[in-house]
Amino acid sequence: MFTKVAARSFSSSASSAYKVAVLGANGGIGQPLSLLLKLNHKVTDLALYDLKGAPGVAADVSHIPTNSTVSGYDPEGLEQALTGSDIIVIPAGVPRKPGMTRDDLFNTNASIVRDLAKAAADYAPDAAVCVISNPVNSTVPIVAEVLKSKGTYNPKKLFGVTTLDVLRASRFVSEVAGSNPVHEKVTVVGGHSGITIVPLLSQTEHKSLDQETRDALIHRIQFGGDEVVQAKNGAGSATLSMAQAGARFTGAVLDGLAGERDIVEPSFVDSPLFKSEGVEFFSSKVTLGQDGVSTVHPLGGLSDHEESLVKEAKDTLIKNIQKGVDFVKQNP
Ligand SMILES: NC(=O)C1=CN([C@@H]2O[C@H](COP(=O)(O)OP(=O)(O)OC[C@H]3O[C@@H](n4cnc5c(N)ncnc54)[C@H](O)[C@@H]3O)[C@@H](O)[C@H]2O)C=CC1
Ligand SMILES: O=C([O-])CC(=O)C(=O)O
Repeated sequence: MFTKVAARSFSSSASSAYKVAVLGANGGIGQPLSLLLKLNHKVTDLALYDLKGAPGVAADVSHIPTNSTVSGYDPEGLEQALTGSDIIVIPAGVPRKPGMTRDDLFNTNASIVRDLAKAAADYAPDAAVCVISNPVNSTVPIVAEVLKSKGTYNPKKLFGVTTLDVLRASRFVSEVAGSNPVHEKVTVVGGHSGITIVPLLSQTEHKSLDQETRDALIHRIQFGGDEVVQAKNGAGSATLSMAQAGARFTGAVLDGLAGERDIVEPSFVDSPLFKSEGVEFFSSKVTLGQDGVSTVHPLGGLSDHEESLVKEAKDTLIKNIQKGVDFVKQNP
């Protein structure tokens, strides 16, 4: 643990000084994510928590000369890590090995996320919670159920981080189109695993791809995580690209909290879009504001093919979401 200096005093207004806590900060995602958050000037207080090793990560990134203090916490410091947090980012949990699905991580990660959600409710009940730990389609409902049971659930402040699907979509589309990925904006909706990931190519300039190219591209976006898992060959899953995705999404939530306008990112949230069909959470574009989600955007026009992909995604999501809800009911 490190002595903090009064970081907030450096900032001229409260709306540009924020505490962000990273839970799982010593992991493959946690370390580079902490680095990238240290580079975000809105973050004035960075609290890094892990079962072990977070003080070392904190000491390391704390030497970067940006206007924030960094503190590292072992388990006995969880309360201190969380207290006063504006955003809690959760990449704690085990990653996949080749041959596993994200759902295979459920048995291990469900209880990790449940327990961290309990601590979040106790020590930072107003914080926005960004869940990276897989399976996101189930861990987000787990957090929601825990917060509901604690009376602190704010549906506008719970996010499943699906930004990596958006990054991959930009990159993979650009490889097919021979374009600059920086300018490729693809909305990805649904959830964060396999067929629940639905990129809306019909809303891009690439709506006229031949069917074979289109299907291969969609499949690559849906199963991009597998490419990394296989290439790492037992050493885990995406960490560096995920850190970039997590930093971008956390940055967007911060921008919204700070009152910036037109901050829009897709995220897996408590969504009105398909609730009448039993889908409690769904990823679509959301506008981020001072209180978290300010607008959940509808999907917009879909091709017939995308309609069928969304339908399949919804069927799987209903089961994934229910699994998370049941877990908390059975293992409170
Ligand atoms: N949402 C997304 O797009 C993505 C999600 N992931 C998921 O992120 C999670 C983390 O992945 P990696 O960083 O590669 O794994 P990792 O194993 O490298 O790191 C996980 C970290 O969590 C820590 N941890 C475990 N239990 C904890 C607890 N109770 N409290 C605090 N820290 C705890 C571990 O000590 C470790 O440092 C995995 O579940 C993975 O599937 C990975 C890539 C993309
Ligand atoms: O594939 C995994 O297990 C990790 C992940 O969620 C991703 O890379 O999208």
